[in-house]
Amino acid sequence: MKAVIFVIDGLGDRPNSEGNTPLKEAKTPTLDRLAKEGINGLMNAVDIGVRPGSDTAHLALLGYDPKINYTGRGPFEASGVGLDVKPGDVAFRCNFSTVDENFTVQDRRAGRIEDTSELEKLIDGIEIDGVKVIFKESGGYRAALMLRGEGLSDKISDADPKKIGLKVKEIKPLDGSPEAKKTAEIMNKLIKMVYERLDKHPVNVERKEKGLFPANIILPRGVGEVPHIVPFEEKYGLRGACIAGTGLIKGIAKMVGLEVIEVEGATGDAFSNFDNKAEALIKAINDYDFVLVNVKGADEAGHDGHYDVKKDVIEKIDVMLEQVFKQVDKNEVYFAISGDHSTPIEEKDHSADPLPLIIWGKSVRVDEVDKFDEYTAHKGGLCWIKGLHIMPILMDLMGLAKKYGA
Ligand SMILES: O=C(O)[C@H](O)COP(=O)(O)O
Repeated sequence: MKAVIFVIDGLGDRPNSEGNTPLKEAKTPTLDRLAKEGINGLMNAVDIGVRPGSDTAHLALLGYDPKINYTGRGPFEASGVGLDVKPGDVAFRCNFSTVDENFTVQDRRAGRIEDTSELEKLIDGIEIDGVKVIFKESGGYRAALMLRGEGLSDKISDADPKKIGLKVKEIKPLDGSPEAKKTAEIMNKLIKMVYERLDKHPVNVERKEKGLFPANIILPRGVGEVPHIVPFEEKYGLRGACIAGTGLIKGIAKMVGLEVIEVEGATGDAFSNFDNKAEALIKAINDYDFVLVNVKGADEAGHDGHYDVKKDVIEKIDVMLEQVFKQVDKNEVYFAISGDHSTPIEEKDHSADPLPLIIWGKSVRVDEVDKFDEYTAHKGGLCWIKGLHIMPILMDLMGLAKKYGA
């Protein structure tokens, strides 16, 4: 038997004034059919009441307790864009963002700029106090940054204030070590230097002329050193693969030892090529024992507060699943279908609202749920579980769980 964890990023929501959510309103005949044929429940990836990042959530969904395995988002982002993260490197997730001359944030995503390849060149390779800056753009406004050199520390704070209208935060050492002091100083110098270079770059001059937000600063966050993670195959005895559009998820996959399958047109936004992803998934189910799939667009729509876009993306994902399930044999594969966290339209950020979860496959105890949404799932046989339970449930269904006791 094989297994797939299918993650609709940012899936869940809170009711609008009419009591609806994008998922509740979306037409999802395939997801509803799978709910009807499967066992259902509610799920919080990390824990009840915990508002997870996609990083900690995906680790938990793969059965890695983030309390043990998570050292920060940075190393996953860096690995996801193909940087070779080595022990001692200190890595960050960065947003290309827009600030005014007082460093007050005007837009955290620089108007969702699409191409930052020219801007990347101005940052990659900078050296400050003998420490090398390695910088690579990721999808859209996203990027990964690594510091490589002697005497660095990840015990420092973030620069990203996480809200527009606030000033870029000064990075501070979080302990009394000389390493943390040095790393914080380097990062503060770097951020100023980057602003000087980016603000007057022709790409940004042109953006300003067109009335678009210039990408004139980077906002580092999620600092961390490389984590020590037991490889997925060693942990479960399964050869696994990952299909995802975004650097973060690819990075998590690489760090746990899942093979990343590159899919043409998989951009991680609402315009991603869902057909290609469906085909890649069908092939991956044949080639591997386990597949992690992340489809990102609903989360982006949630962050932007776009209700209809989120609903549309969910409908597109339903069509994608219809294509996949034409070729899935119930006797061969189990599916766990859910999200990683809710991204409510009203919050424009992640929340701890639980997600609907379906587990579908040959031997599940089918319950009476016949609709996939935030309101119906609790009537199912799984009740309310955590992300860390999903892999053990799948392993048991596949007949691969070790007996606990004699
Ligand atoms: O899309 C992402 O990378 C994150 O989930 C959201 O990050 P942001 O708030 O920095 O856009």
